[in-house]
Amino acid sequence: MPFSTPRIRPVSDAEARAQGRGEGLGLVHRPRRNRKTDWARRLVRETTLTVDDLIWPIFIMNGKGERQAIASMPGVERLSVDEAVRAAEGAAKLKIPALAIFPYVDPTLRDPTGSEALNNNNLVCQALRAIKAEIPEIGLITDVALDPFTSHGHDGLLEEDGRILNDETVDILVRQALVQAEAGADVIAPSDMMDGRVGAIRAGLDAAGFQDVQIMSYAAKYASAFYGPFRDAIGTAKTLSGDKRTYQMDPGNGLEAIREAALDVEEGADMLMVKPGLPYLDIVWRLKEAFGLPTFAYQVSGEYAMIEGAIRNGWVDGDRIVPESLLAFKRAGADGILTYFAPRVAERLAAG
Ligand SMILES: NCc1[nH]cc(CCC(=O)O)c1CC(=O)O
Ligand SMILES: [Mg+2]
Repeated sequence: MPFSTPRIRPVSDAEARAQGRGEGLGLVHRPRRNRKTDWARRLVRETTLTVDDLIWPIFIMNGKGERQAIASMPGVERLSVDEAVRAAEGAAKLKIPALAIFPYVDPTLRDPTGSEALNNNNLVCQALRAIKAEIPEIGLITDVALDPFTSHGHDGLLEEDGRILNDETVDILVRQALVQAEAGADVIAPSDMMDGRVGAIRAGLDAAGFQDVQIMSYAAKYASAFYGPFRDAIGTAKTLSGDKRTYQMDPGNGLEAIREAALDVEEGADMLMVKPGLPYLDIVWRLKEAFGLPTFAYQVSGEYAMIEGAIRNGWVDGDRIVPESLLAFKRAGADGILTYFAPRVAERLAAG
């Protein structure tokens, strides 16, 4: 990925005429030449999107043969574990490299400390085992954070005064990561934004013999309104008390993203992630440039809802806008994108 281009010396009209370069503007440089035909455009294209760039986030739920629509994410459904296995099979056929799994936890199982996160037979673990058993070739990424499991919808332990406890939460997150690794997770993706969790999880995984389990750190995760539909999907929209601004990043900050990522790299992150996606492409670029680590971006639920809503209204051309939105991530230096459009795009890419 080149990050600089040589400067082009402009040739003046007078110079060009003096060189006998024809009439009119006498231009030496005509960038349009490289765009004149489809073959020329393909030949000079700097970035491409392939199926290898896609990670598909899926929502899972209890039951059998169940698929449940999510109102704010038209076209996305919660899937019972058996349906998730079929979805994984379809994704593997399309050569999508990996899935990211998010649970809709039965509200009766949620409590203030998110204890269900540590149940080694919870929904996430059931899905991991079922998919691993039938579709071993697809990568499985699991989210480490307590929000699907807590009655208050926060990613960590909530004090009465509204504080989210850091170190106490990290202890639980390490155990959550171990539960997931034991059930077959290939990649642990901490999305909680507690300080020090990457190092603690790495140490915990290594001590338990999971040296080969990767960590994809949500290194720069912003306190964003673009997560709204996701909170509908996992059922925390109504229960979330307050907001997540004391742990997720302030949307005004860019340098802080580099500091956050530097800590995660030092603590042992194998891959970095930026979230949300399109509104934060500057951050993707800066992290890729600063660390050169595999860098991912999450085209989050609100971005999906905006694009899909406009497609469904006939306001934009879905066949073109979706791949264009994903190509933009690649151009910004991303190695891959978590996107709800993954299967749709993979199908189109396969069709050629
Ligand atoms: N830790 C939870 C988590 N993991 C991924 C998302 C958002 C994904 C999306 O919006 O698609 C969130 C939401 C949040 O932090 O509230
Ligand atoms: Mg951090």
